[in-house]
Amino acid sequence: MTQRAVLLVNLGSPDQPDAPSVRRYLNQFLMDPYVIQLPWLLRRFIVSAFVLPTRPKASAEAYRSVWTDTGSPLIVLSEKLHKAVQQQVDMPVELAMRYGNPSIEAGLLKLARTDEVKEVLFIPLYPHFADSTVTTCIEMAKHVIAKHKLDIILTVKPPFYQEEGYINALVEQTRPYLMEEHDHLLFSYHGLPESHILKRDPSGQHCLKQADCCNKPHVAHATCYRHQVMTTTAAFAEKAQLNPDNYSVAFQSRLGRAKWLGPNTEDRLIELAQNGTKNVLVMCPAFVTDCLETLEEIAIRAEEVFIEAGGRSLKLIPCLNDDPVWVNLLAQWCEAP
Ligand SMILES: C=CC1=C(C)c2cc3[nH]c(cc4nc(cc5[nH]c(cc1n2)c(C)c5CCC(=O)O)C(CCC(=O)O)=C4C)c(C)c3C=C
Ligand SMILES: [Fe+2]
Ligand SMILES: [Fe+2]
Repeated sequence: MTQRAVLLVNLGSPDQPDAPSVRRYLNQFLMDPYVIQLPWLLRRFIVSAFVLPTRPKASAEAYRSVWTDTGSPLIVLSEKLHKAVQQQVDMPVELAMRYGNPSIEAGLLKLARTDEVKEVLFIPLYPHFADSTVTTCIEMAKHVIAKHKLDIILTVKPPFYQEEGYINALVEQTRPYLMEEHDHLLFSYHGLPESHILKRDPSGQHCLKQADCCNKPHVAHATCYRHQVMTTTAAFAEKAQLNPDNYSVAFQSRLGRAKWLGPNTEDRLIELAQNGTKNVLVMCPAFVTDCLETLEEIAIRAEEVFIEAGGRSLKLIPCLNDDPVWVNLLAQWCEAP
């Protein structure tokens, strides 16, 4: 007698690492009003005039450099995670992507067609809140439920950036790498335009108004990506007993001309190399599965930048992927009352 089912949701990838597939994917991704937060006409113009003519070819090449025999790393690793969680729990678990395949619509329809399912626990696989990741996939799920008049209750797992179990999983998974010789640990989080954070500050007076805003308790932190990544970093540093001089935070994957959160990961790596740091470890806790942004942007491109600036080695610490401690935590969430 199944009452609850679970939908794990990640970002998604192109179907193939070629320019036409990447163009379709980027068009769906960047025309999402939660990602490029501009009026439709302006968004359409920017995406069509500045992104789609050149980026698909370059991005397809980047995807090809990390593509596996069974597909995009993000999809393959999410499927492995899905399978591992399904083996631990006695309820249906499906996997969906916000962009590309398998879609949220397909996942919800599959679960809702199982007669006994009354509730879908919707787990966005993002530790930190952002409209461009969390809100957009929840809104898509609500849209699908309304469109098909599905008779299910949607329960959403909130961002888990400071949950003890999540920090514990990160520390356990990272520990063997931290024991290797290194001079610095860089936390590289996916970046966000500052405007996305300012727009969500209900007071309009707190976020990004002073350098240490993220350390002062405030109602805005419920939706402040910067506060949430700083909290993950501080909790990780405390649990892993990091020396404050040996780690720092930066933001990667900047796109376009708007002002994004800083410092930028590549700039920070150059600064570290120029200050004499030789061996750097990089971890990317905004992602729960490895993907283009970790395997290509950090492990290939950022490594080149670091070495060119005088560094000796850059090692990427893998994301949680299907780590057993993380799988157990997800299974606990599935079964929580
Ligand atoms: C305005 C643009 C973007 C925002 C805002 C943004 C936020 C954001 N993205 C992730 C996670 C991922 N992004 C990935 C790829 C990617 N991101 C953008 C743009 C924005 N992201 C683009 C154009 C791309 C495509 C790749 C490229 O052409 O360079 C990925 C990897 C996907 C994969 O297939 O591997 C992830 C994961 C987060 C967590 C986030 C906000 C916090
Ligand atoms: Fe992104
Ligand atoms: Fe803040």
